[in-house]
Amino acid sequence: MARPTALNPTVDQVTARIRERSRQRRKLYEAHMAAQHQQGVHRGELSCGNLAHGFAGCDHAGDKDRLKLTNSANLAIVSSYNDMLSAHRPFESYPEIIKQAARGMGSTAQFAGGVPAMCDGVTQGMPGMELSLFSRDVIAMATAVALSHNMFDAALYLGICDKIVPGLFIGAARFGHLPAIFVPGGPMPSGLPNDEKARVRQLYAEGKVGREELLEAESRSYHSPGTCTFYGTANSNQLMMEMMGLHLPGASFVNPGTPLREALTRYAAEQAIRNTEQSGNYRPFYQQIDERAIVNAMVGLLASGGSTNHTLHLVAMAAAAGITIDWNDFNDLSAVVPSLTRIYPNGSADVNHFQAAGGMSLLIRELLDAGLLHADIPTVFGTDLSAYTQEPFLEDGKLTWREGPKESLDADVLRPVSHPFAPTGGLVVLNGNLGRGVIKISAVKQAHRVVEAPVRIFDDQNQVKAAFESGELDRDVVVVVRFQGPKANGMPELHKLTPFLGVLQDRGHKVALVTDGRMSGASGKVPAAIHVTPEAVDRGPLARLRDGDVVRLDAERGELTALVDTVEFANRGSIEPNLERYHFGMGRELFGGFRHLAAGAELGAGVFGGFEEEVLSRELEKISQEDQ
Ligand SMILES: O=C(O)[C@H](O)[C@@H](O)[C@H](O)[C@H](O)COP(=O)(O)O
Ligand code: SF4
Repeated sequence: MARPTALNPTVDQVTARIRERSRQRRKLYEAHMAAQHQQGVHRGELSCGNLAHGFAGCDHAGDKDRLKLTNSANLAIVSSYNDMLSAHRPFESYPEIIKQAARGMGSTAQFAGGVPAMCDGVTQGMPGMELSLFSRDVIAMATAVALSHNMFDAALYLGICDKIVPGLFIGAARFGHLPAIFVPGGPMPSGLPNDEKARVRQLYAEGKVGREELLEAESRSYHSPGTCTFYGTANSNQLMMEMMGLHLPGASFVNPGTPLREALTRYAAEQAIRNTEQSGNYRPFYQQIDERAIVNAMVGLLASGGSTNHTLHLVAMAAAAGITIDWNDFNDLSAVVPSLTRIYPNGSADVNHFQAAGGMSLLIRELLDAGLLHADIPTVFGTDLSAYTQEPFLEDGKLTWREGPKESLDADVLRPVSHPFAPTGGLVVLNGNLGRGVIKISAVKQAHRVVEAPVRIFDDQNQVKAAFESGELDRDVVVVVRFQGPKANGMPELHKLTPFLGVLQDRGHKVALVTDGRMSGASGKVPAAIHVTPEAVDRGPLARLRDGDVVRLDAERGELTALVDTVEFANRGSIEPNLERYHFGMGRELFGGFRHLAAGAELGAGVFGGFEEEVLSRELEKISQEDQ
């Protein structure tokens, strides 16, 4: 792992190289968005028939009259509400709040469309999890379907969890001519502490407690509407949106069902209208989000020990906005961005504790003051990011903002740059003869960051439980679960393995996981080399491993190595298992096209390709011919 030395590129240098690397595709992206803006909102161009359809369903007389006008703004609501995700449950009431707020501004809002949302907690360890990663791109497509009515002057995106915000972001980027505000719902109040929940799970894995006790602990941990309180992918999404200026300041972690939360939702609708062209302060997504915002999101993720899933999602999100980032960017930023928070699984606190300790306003203040964030980015708030050292509050029932705390209220949860938990960030990129992968070190104790042991190979995560229960894994072991990449079976999270591997670690064994699959943002203490690419089904080196080979995972040096004779390893054939069991049932037969199209992990594992890449190659071809 790169160390914070003078040799490491600074945040500005990484930003500059991303800008240079992206120059051509970003230019094309901006041209595409400007052209979409020129075509204008259909409301002005729709033939009467189209327009009539566009508001036929509108049962509010005033709205119908305003929709005929193009000088009043019409907001699109794109929502991921459903009853399956506790985090998205609060969104049920938001559209009406937004519509009323729009009317109050002499404008309108229409529910443009819903997007699907999967709860990874419900599908964890089940076949449904194999649709999870692909659901990100389904959500992006569903966002496009909603906005393709082209009746809108701005859009509000209602989403929180894992693949939902990334999918909405990709959709928003492709409709980048529209001003966008992301509207969060906030975390549920704290319940059973996350580390106590994890302890009961390990007891259950060892057969020391029964299902009743396990369900009691889980139900006390996840107990009401709102986002789960661990710092997984969902809460990493919130932090990143705020770091990019796509949330209102301090909107991320205000609890649902509170007057402040409702006031923030209302204000988001009003602010979206203020950001439209009609308001004279046109602030479209594509002029707001460039490499600086993307780097801000990376810095925030690294400083907070955020979800490893974003080494996939952020790559796909950036690509949708014409920006190319890679894992070396994460690795170099991680070398110069200190770890400033300890939120489960990186500690025992949860996001409510983080909020109470100073929350986003203090984290952003610390990173801005240290020159680790780009302050000069346009935000949905109408300011640059420096305004995000403020926090929202109600004064006589009216929403306003004030400067947040300048000192942490709990140094066990949130610290200043001058006294970080660690001098580097929470992620490390791994290289070696098994390919490239990532590991979240912020959740792994120092003593467990280097593991060298014989491998025990599985082609299916459910085989690990049986091996654990037979006692076969009760030793130093590197558990390899392969054929879990996007082309194999949709790249599921293998978080269900955590209790078993955690028990082995607690028994004093050296244990690690190596997989071309994913882990949850909530996965923690066991060192896991994940997203290994090229994936096994693509004849990646994992397919040439054999039981008993010794593998060394060294998170300190950023290495993942099979200690096998080079020539022998190169001459081995690749295992080619029958993966059909993954391709039918629970709708997986509908995603064969996605498995076929999926890019590699370091390219974001998406199915859309490089967006402008195709046009870019033709353009570059034309340029080179003209030069000849
Ligand atoms: O990336 C993530 O953060 C996870 O996908 C998370 O959203 C998922 O729901 C976890 O599985 C929940 O954690 P538990 O399974 O430990 O409850
Ligand atoms: S954080 Fe995970 S478990 Fe909680 S609601 Fe979101 S997807 Fe479901």
